[in-house]
Amino acid sequence: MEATAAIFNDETALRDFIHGRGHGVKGLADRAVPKVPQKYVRPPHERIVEHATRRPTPPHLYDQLHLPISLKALLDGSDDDRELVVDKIVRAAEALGYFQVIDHGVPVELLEAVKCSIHEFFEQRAEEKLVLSTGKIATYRTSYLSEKEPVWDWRDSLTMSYTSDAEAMENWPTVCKEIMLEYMKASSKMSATLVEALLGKLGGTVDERKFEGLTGHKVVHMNYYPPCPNPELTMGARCHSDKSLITALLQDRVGGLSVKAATDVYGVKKGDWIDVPPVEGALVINVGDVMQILSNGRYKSPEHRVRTSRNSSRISVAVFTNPVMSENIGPLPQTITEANGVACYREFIYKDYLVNYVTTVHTGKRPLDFAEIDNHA
Ligand SMILES: O=C(O)CCC(=O)C(=O)O
Ligand SMILES: [Fe+2]
Repeated sequence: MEATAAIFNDETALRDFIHGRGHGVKGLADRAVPKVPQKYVRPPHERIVEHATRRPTPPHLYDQLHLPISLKALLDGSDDDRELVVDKIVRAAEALGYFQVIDHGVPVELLEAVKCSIHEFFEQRAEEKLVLSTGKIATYRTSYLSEKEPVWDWRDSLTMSYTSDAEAMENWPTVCKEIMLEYMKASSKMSATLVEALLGKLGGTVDERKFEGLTGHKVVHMNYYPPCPNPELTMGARCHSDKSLITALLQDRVGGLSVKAATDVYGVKKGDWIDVPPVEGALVINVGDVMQILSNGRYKSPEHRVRTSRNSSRISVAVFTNPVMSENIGPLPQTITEANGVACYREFIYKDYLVNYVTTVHTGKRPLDFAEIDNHA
């Protein structure tokens, strides 16, 4: 326990322990610290207040909010029920921008293997993770923009960018690369089908080249949230929205993710936080910022956050379907026509959005401000 006191009282020592030596917040939790260092304490207005905006889902709303949508008809492509499924997805994307899916085409055994693989990665020795802290293709970090953030998230993560099998095999960590690659590929058909269904309902057409540009960059992002002695003071993942078209998230049974209602919907008030319950075998789908922009605001990219748990560690993995860097993004022409010529977002190159996103400390929707047009000015 050489330096526990120093780690606790001195930010430089804490930074060195967490980031410099690769221990991450897991290293802190492994030392069974009785309380979190000050660097993890959120200001009162950012804490998760159990009794205020966060309400358990009333039983009569459970189905509307959380009942997983079966994608069987959509993926098999033969059933007359396809349209019914598309309608459900579109309604969910318009309402909360969050829904859960089953019959998604990814075998349950693979989902289990993925969860084991995530544990295996984070349970390695600090030195093995540390080498990835400067990685460009696979990057290990703790919190998100730790250099800039006044308060850190209680989470370690590994982000793996995919451009080719060869590059992934060379750069992704040995303990998890094969399973993660298999999972990314197994979930790709589902993600592409969901994007196609959502774009299809916006009217007009997106040709093959444009579709490839919009969906051509996959990023796999694994999260590890260790048990936390002060869940009431901390955040596992701060409030943010994803920079993707859509995100497919696999979570374990612990729970802790919640999404914020962007409007009054299904008996939930705008601004309320809705817990996303773990559903065995299901994947959580979030609409991302790019989809909100393409749809000119019709689909919602929900702000979401993760609380910490006193007793359990929690893992999750997000597969982001992102545009390629050079892609031109803006509301699709037909969505502007539908809105009587009013565009809510300007056009931009995705890379510029990304640079803004990864250099700005996340506080809710700020990355979206980058593209927003103030039509009331
Ligand atoms: O861990 C979760 O449930 C959500 C993680 C998340 O929002 C993200 O990785 O973007
Ligand atoms: Fe997210």
